[in-house]
Amino acid sequence: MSGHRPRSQRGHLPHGCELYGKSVFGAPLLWFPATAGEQRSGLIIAGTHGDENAAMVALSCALRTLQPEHRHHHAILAVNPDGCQLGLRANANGVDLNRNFPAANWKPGNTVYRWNSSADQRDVVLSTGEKPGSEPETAALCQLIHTLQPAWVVSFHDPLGCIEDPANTALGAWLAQEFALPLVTSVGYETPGSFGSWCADLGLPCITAEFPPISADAASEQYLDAMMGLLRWQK
Ligand SMILES: C[C@H](N)C(=O)N[C@H](CCC(=O)O)C(=O)O
Ligand SMILES: N[C@H](CCC[C@H](N)C(=O)O)C(=O)O
Ligand SMILES: [Zn+2]
Repeated sequence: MSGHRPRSQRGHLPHGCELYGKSVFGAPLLWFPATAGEQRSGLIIAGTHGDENAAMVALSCALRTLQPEHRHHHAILAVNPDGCQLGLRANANGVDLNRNFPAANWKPGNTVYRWNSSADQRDVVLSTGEKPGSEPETAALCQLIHTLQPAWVVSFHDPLGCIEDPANTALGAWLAQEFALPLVTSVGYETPGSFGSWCADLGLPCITAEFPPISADAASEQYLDAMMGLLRWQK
């Protein structure tokens, strides 16, 4: 297919990833710059919660499948590499990174999340960090965004199964269509200190794409075309 590398060549990520910082454990924080595009690029991120790996794998598969000359946007596969290594939602300090961004609504103390999709309440406790942006992973991502000045950010999570686009953008509508997920303006609960809150403070459009509970294997099939379409998306 046009713009696709043959499957035999998809075992490795394309060359040219760059370092934007180090995690608590000293793991490299890596990003893949856009390699095409006359217009301002967007940024696609995954793996803020290290236990949500379906989107990370699907985005990696898309980066490995799309010919680099079609990649119009920047990508980060793992915002939280220590959480990925440990199978944790939090980073290595026990901080939920999506409650640690230096947004005006950041709250000190603890936050709670749902053990899994079967749990009927949010009762697993994590920290929001010592202060807003206290964690190396959040601080480095904010710095990278200040440098790159992306036109928009799409932030992948799971398992809520929706596209959250508070600003009702053309990209949000496109994502809902291509990923066949319902379009909403809010995930339906408060997320103080979240990435989306910080973006809103900056006036940076942020769409949160929540995969449904799906395996990485199934996501690499079901969402590969949509993920590649996002990497090459143009207005
Ligand atoms: C089920 C999962 N562990 C979870 O916590 N789900 C949501 C949030 C998911 C996310 O942050 O992407 C929750 O109920 O808080
Ligand atoms: N399931 C995610 C939702 C994020 C919502 C988004 N609007 C943001 O601000 O990052 C969470 O609980 O962290
Ligand atoms: Zn998440």
